[in-house]
Amino acid sequence: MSIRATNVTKTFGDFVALDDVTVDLPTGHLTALLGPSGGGKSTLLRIIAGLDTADSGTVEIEGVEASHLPPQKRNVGFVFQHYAAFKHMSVAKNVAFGLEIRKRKKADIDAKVKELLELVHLSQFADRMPSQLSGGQRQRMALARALAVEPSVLLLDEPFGALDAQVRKELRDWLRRLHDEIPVTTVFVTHDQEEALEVADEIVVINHGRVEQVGTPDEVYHQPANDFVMSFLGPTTTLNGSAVRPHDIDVFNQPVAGPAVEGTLTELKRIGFDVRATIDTAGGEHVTVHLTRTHADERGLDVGQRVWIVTSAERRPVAQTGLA
Ligand SMILES: Nc1ncnc2c1ncn2[C@@H]1O[C@H](COP(=O)(O)OP(=O)(O)OP(=O)(O)O)[C@@H](O)[C@H]1O
Repeated sequence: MSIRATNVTKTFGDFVALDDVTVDLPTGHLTALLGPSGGGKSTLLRIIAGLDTADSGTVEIEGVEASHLPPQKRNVGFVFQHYAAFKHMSVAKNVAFGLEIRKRKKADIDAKVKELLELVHLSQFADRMPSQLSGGQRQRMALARALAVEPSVLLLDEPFGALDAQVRKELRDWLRRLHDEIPVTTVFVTHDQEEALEVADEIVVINHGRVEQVGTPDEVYHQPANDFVMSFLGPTTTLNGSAVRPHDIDVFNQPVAGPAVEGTLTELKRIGFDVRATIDTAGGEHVTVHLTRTHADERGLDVGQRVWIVTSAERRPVAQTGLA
């Protein structure tokens, strides 16, 4: 295991920011720390980085007990939301900085900077000043600078948080590809579910200073450990008193075999290719169902109809028509 935080507790006055947190973040993976604002994600990242100290508990990095090491001895690279570039230095000089203070040979530095700028697709901007870059380009420069000293761990705190949605999405895809190319153990903080689900190999869901679940995107989405994870990771609706994903429910306009719930289709909204149906059940629940347009058309749904709904797990063939 590359990064292991064990029984980490951190308080600010009376406030418990991290409450006995234990996580193992595997070598070579891209791990997201995901959770609502104020949950403790950044505090955990800062403790791993050595920018903050835990009240109790330990941090191990690559098998080395790091709890008392200063940040520069932990062999970690960081990138923050608002990256502080050296404004008076060119992009290439910014990337070279960490190598220069380590007194590497000029030829080695030049070769490394060239390689990194290619990797982050900024070769043509090597001589520009940071102020002449877009926000997304600046964050890529920040990543190149963090990678220059070949850290064993890369820590990213909402690295794309300050960028607009489109650039964010591009950088997210780019980070995934970059990580596939050079699989440095990477931990990034995000409060954006979609970002975590799309980019990460593994997700640590953190809320109120506690780890709610650790798992692959599929696991946390499809097998949430509790109601909090279920509702934080995606849309939910209540059926028979339990939370379910709206796209895990099917709707039929005639009775079906098995444990179906009968109700009335009260609303049918078409949003692009998605169809959102609302069904009022006899038990008084308002169940939301998400279907694709094709699926909804196949089912022949209309507002006002009697319908029968089942969750995917219980889905049975329709009694009369044999539709699955
Ligand atoms: N230096 C500090 N002094 C006092 N309270 C702090 C300090 N740093 C963090 N906190 C508190 O600890 C809690 C956790 O903060 P943290 O930044 O770790 O949350 P987060 O999950 O990263 O949220 P966000 O996404 O908003 O950054 C918050 O309630 C915050 O106000």
